[in-house]
Amino acid sequence: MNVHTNGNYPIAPLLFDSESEFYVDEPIYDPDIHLQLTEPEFVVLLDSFKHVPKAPQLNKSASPTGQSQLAYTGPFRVLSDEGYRVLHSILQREMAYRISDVRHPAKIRFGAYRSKWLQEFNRCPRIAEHLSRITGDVQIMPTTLQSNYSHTNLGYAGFDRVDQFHRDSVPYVLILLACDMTETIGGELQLIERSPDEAFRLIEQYGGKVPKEFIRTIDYLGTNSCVFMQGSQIVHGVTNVESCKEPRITVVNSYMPTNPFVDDLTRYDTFRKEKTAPLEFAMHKIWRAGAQMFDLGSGKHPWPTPEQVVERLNKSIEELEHCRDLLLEKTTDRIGFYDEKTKKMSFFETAPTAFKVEDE
Ligand SMILES: O=C(O)CCC(=O)C(=O)O
Ligand SMILES: [Fe+2]
Repeated sequence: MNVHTNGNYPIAPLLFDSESEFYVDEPIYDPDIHLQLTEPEFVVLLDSFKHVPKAPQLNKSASPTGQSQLAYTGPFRVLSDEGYRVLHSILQREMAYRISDVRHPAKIRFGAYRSKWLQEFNRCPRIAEHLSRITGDVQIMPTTLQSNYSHTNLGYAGFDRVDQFHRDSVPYVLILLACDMTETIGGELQLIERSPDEAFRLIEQYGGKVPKEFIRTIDYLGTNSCVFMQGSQIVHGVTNVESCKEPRITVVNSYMPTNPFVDDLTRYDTFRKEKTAPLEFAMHKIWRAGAQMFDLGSGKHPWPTPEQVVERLNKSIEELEHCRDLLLEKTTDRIGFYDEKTKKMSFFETAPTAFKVEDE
């Protein structure tokens, strides 16, 4: 029985939170007006971190486990000037919702519980198509974790690292630079072009101060430019802002493969202290198990043996059992991050707290 990718299975529905204020005074998301999709000038492949003008266009994932060949892209654009203007005005409003946690001194999450525009921007099929073409081998769709829609990192001068060294808890991310960094010192997005194990070994060996020769600094083209990366496969972090004219702001939209049979790289542990996590993560696993069963139930594979049918059924059952055990904390999928203050790997043990304005 061939494994089918599943572009047809519907995306999980949007969630609404009665405790969140939902703002209705926003422009309506219009991809004809708000998008201006351009191509990156180069992409970097996971295979030896080779730079190529374009990822080879393959008809299936380059990796047997279903991950893409793509490590990260050069800078390109997703939003038009008008789209950026709308995003920027939403972000101004969202500043009232800044929070902090052990990994980030300042960030904004849950924006898509307050904004229709952010919902549509994250779920826009034109963007997902564009990014899928850039990978050359994997079809992607928005993450099921709505709290991750347009996760926003904020970097203020004099604070700790904007983000500690980590691997992402979602498979793919689109990162958009939503500020002017021309007069900023620091706040660099740094990747370690090594396997994740090797990268964390280097980070521990050097206490977080990894020598330049191992680091690749991502050069955003400027305000409103983006990079797309398989952040689950590459260890990366953002240095502290030493000085700046305006805070560093990056908006991160998350994606996952449409193929529900690919190894699942979406993590529960990172989000488990947030009130949205149990339902969002269950919806994620329900989506995967559902899409897997939909494939078997589609009638496209005559005639599997009983063992083949049971193998497929077991895959969906295991997916749900794993979800149950994660939610009950009988097991964990934690990956953690390197905390430069304590000089060791650290995990999310507490919920985020409100950002203290006097810290700014
Ligand atoms: O802010 C950036 O440049 C990268 C952020 C990041 O790695 C993340 O939010 O996971
Ligand atoms: Fe990241």
